Amino acid sequence: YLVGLTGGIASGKSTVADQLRRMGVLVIDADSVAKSALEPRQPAWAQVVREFGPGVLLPDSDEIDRDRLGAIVFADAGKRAKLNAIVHPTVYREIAYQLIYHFFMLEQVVVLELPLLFEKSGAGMLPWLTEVVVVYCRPEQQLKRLMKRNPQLTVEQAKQRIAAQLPLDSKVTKATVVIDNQHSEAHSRDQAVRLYKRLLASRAQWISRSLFTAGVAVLAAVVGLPFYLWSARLSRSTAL
Ligand SMILES: CC(C)(COP(=O)(O)OP(=O)(O)OC[C@H]1O[C@@H](n2cnc3c(N)ncnc32)[C@H](O)[C@@H]1O)[C@@H](O)C(=O)NCCC(=O)NCCS
Ligand SMILES: Nc1ncnc2c1ncn2[C@@H]1O[C@H](COP(=O)(O)OP(=O)(O)OP(=O)(O)O)[C@@H](O)[C@H]1O
Repeated sequence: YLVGLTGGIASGKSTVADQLRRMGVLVIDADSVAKSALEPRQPAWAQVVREFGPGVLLPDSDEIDRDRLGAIVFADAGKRAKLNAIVHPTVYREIAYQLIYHFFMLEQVVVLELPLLFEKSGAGMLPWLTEVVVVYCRPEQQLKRLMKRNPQLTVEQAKQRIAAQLPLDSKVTKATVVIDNQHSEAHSRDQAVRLYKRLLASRAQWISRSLFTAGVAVLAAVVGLPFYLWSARLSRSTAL
């Protein structure tokens, strides 16, 4: 079971992801994968420094100045496309490796927290998802929460970050589950608990279907094998 968890910037994806993690759900976070890809001397890091110049590094450090790079790319769609073209292939390859690993480890529910699930770069994941969860809050709340979490942003910059994604209202229309995060975090946690129960129920159904299929296969073998041996002997004796 692969569940996509998305929303708009600062709509509350990570808050809900943490609530699910605390219930024991395995969550892969695309933002963290993207962060690792930009660690010093990673191939994507080297490409970013080449593309945007050493001015995107923190003073006296090899670390990327994320605020500075963010200010550049969220103000300019062309530059953002260049950063995406560098980082996204690595991110989606790493996510694919992690998903394959968890598939072979027989992990039955994996949540993929992916901000850009409905945008061009993430849409390739959609056919693989059993559920698409969108975390929603109103646009004015989104702006307020974003500015509170990232106080270094001006209103203009915060609006640019929001505008870099599809509007949250349009994402909601494509969801199979909406988590309404307009109220308290506790209110959202209740919905996360309901989602968790829904996923467990689906998992139980998946397990019972597998057991049923295995049972039918064993029964077919038990009934079919003697019949096959009997008919094989019969055809041999007829040939003689
Ligand atoms: C520009 C960067 C350095 C800014 O870093 P910063 O620490 O300020 O933000 P952070 O990475 O925590 O992202 C916060 C949120 O911004 C939004 N966001 C990030 N990158 C993008 C993007 N390319 N396009 C639209 N929205 C984006 C997402 O909602 C994300 O959850 C960073 O966001 C980045 O490397 N972005 C490119 C990789 C990417 O697309 N990541 C998103 C998931 S694949
Ligand atoms: N129900 C809520 N009430 C008040 N504040 C909230 C609520 N839910 C989340 N927040 C706050 O809003 C901010 C954004 O939340 P969060 O980081 O979960 O969003 P996100 O969708 O993961 O953002 P991003 O796209 O930037 O990764 C955080 O500071 C968080 O503490």
